[in-house]
Amino acid sequence: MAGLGWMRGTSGNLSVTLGRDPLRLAVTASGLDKGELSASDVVVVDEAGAAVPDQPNPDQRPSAEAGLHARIAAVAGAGAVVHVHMLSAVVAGQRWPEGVVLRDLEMLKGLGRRDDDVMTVPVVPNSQDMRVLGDAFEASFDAATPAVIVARHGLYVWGRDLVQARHRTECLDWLFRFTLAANGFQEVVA
Ligand SMILES: CSC[C@@H](O)[C@@H](O)C(=O)COP(=O)(O)O
Ligand SMILES: [Zn+2]
Repeated sequence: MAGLGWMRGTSGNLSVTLGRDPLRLAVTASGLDKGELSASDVVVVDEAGAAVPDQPNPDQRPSAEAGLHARIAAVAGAGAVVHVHMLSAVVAGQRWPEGVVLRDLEMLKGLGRRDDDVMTVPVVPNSQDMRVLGDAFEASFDAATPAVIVARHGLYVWGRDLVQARHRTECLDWLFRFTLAANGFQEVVA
């Protein structure tokens, strides 16, 4: 995903759900180049996204967005969450702030939909407060839509595991790019 330009600079973050009772996630450490992660660049967090005691690497801080990962894991039952700064998602969210409508495309099957379905990816306002962002996500949540766009920021996608979350992220990029191009925003897909 870094190689596709979706994690430029130190942007983006990833998590895997380790347990649900109590909720525990392995989340990427903050401020790192996500294209150069090693096995020690992971922090275990609780349901609020706070690091739990006795970390293997106590110098690492969890992702600034760990609280939203935990909220998505709790509400959506996600096994893994991917956050990327994907240009097509952010431009689509800017163009359609009420939600990005994806319809009648074979690639929708990559998100567990039928090719003739209509899927609206919600757009929520950006916030630096993960509780505010989490509340906005939860208000927009639809169990059949495993993604949310954070306006002028990026995209969150989830799945049963990281591979499914990545596949869904790849399909969404194609769907956003197609939808933008079909509506005259050719430059985004150039
Ligand atoms: C280019 S900085 C972007 C960050 O502010 C944030 O949005 C992000 O995606 C990465 O934060 P991180 O704390 O490294 O997980
Ligand atoms: Zn981000």
